[in-house]
Amino acid sequence: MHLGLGAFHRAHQAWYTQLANDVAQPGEGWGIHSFTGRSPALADALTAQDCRYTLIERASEGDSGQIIESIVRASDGGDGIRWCEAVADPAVGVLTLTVTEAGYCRGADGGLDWALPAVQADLEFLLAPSSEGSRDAAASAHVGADGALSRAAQARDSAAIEHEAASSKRDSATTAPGRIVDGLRARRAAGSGGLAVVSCDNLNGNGAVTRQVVLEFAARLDPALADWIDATVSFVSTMVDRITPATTPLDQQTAFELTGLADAVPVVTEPFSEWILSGAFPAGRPNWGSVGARFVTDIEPYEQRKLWLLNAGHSLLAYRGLLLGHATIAEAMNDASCREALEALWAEAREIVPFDAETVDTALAALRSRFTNARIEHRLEQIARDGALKLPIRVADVIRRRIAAGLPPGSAECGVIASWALFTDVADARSGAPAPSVAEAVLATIAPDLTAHHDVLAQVTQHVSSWQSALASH
Ligand SMILES: NC(=O)c1ccc[n+]([C@@H]2O[C@H](COP(=O)([O-])OP(=O)(O)OC[C@H]3O[C@@H](n4cnc5c(N)ncnc54)[C@H](O)[C@@H]3O)[C@@H](O)[C@H]2O)c1
Ligand SMILES: O=P(O)(O)OC[C@@H](O)[C@@H](O)[C@H](O)[C@H](O)CO
Repeated sequence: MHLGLGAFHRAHQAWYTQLANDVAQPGEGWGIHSFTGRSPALADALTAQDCRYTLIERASEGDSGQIIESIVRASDGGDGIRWCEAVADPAVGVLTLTVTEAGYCRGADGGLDWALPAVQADLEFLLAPSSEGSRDAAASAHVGADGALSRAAQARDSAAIEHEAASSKRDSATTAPGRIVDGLRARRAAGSGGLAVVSCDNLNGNGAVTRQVVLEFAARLDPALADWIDATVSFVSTMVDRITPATTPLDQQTAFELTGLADAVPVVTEPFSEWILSGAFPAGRPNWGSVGARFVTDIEPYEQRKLWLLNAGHSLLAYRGLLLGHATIAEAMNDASCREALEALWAEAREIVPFDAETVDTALAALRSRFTNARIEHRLEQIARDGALKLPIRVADVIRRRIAAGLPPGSAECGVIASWALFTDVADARSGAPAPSVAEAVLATIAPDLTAHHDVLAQVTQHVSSWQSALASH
């Protein structure tokens, strides 16, 4: 199963599963039941074409197309009954996630943010007796195979609909932690045993993060459920990499030219891909290792390499590039000032990236070529979203590590924080508010612990001031 059916899931996890199926023995392949996160639109569009879609691999030299068939069912994540039936199905061994950084609903301390209204609303919804009743019925109906759907529908017609009418008409939890806990409650009731929850979002320690928010949510709902999850469910950490921009209408035409099949929802991605995983799979998994995925004991160095070189580089190009009037990564890479700032950022990051010089050189050479692939139109606006959640991981962590290693904080890293302040207009930065107070305000948002660090504050102030002068003279 998957939660967060979008472009990346289809270019990465579904593609690896397709490749693994292609080399599996007959009868040993896996199918994915994929759920959207927020809107049913993509599930509907995929269902209308039997869940098959075209993956367009876009190299700088040209495109190639492949039909992907590993997604066998696509559903609306807002269909709580279907969701719980699926999680409770003993045939399901893996639940992958791509729900974005914001989807984990974390607060400043890294744990679940109970101040978020959606988290509170999910708890209230799942505490309602009718919600549990309907989901247990759905789960046992599923295990009983014959007539499963009609029994689930009956349960929904009675308990769940009664609850909906009485409350907010919702049919499911809406947050990822709420949905996962809802599904696991049904799985426990069905006696289906453990499974692996596999986060594929750009967070470090994404397995541990998922585990924490899920257990915190479950403990408030039902401490015995939290104990069961803790003992039974595994939370796998992954480093995922494949640049996958949002698809444009022109890509439909390209898909048709490549395959001869009409596809309303193709996906475009780069040729490069990487998947590193760490953790247990109590209920089995596709043989992703046979097609290039790697399983390691310690994933942290791989996450750091990717987040501090690729993702931090993307954020630098996004904010600097947008402030300078660029629209895509490749356009920003054509701007000498962006290139120079990027190389400075990489020079700072490589001093603490835990790999030997040759490995880092290879990674950086690949990134230069990947970022300059002008045929991949990766919009800076897409990358710029949710900076307050991304920069602490991609940039502030590097500054902290550098300081801990006795190095200066890193001017280029501080420059990314300053450009984000101008981009989002923290503390009226663009109206010319004093640079030191803008620097204090942006650090208080991104990395409160660094506000007291004199060198960091000075560097961010200096960058804010230069941006203010540059933008004023335009
Ligand atoms: N696109 C890439 O290049 C790439 C590469 C590596 C990792 N990722 C990870 O995958 C995530 C999704 O990227 P994408 O390109 O598939 O985006 P997308 O917009 O195509 O799909 C995002 C999916 O996540 C769901 N979603 C969004 N916000 C959510 C929330 N708050 N709670 C639950 N679900 C939510 C959406 O409904 C959708 O199903 C990224 O945020 C990142 O963490 C993306
Ligand atoms: O997906 P996000 O929003 O976390 O970050 C935007 C990009 O930096 C990211 O999607 C990269 O393209 C990706 O991480 C490459 O593997």
